[in-house]
Amino acid sequence: MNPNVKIIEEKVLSNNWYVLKKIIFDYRNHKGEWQTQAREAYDRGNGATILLYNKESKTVVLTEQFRMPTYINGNESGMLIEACAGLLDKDNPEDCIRRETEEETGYRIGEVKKVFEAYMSPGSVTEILYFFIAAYTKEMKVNEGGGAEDEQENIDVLEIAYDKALEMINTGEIKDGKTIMLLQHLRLNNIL
Ligand SMILES: Nc1nc2c(ncn2[C@@H]2O[C@H](COP(=O)(O)OP(=O)(O)O[C@H]3O[C@H](CO)[C@@H](O)[C@H](O)[C@@H]3O)[C@@H](O)[C@H]2O)c(=O)[nH]1
Ligand SMILES: [Mg+2]
Repeated sequence: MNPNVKIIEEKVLSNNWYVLKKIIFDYRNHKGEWQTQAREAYDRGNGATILLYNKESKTVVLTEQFRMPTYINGNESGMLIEACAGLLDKDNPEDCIRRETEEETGYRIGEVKKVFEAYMSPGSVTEILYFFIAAYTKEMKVNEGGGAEDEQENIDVLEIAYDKALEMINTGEIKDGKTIMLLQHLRLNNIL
């Protein structure tokens, strides 16, 4: 609890797929003065993401899918290359990411390692994202991946040389925050 914050009212502006709220609150600033403020917050739950890597082949597994919000904001094709990720539903982050990895990439992974967690858009979106990495091998491939059919996900699975993926950040071919963070994490920690 923050003694400098008093929530006065929460209005639901939209409750269609996820929930958009307007929150009116009093905030005590550095001078000790109370100010009334309003902020909108979009609650789409929390999520988990994972980067699969192979030390022998020096490759990583990524996904590519159409992302409408990027399409209406400068991404010409709307296609985005991303680390595998999913919303938590009622699962804990580790169970979620195992299920999501199998569904989206087709790999049934062994040990996963949580590396950090982060708010990805703290001025407007409530979501906290849990970040994982895991080693993968060809033998772990149990299906084609592609995402849940009933959710119309249409995900392509990409296996890319790690150095090439890093280069794709520089060229702008990889433009997704969580993916950039995970790719850099592997190099910063001398994992690949
Ligand atoms: N009908 C409908 N479906 C939606 C809507 N918004 C999302 N969906 C569907 O809900 C499903 C969510 O799939 P997940 O794999 O669980 O989540 P994600 O979209 O990949 O999200 C992951 O990445 C995000 C972006 O980095 C993260 O924000 C999120 O936490 C998660 O990790 C997808 O099939 C998506 O199309 C909507 O407004 N309407
Ligand atoms: Mg997903």
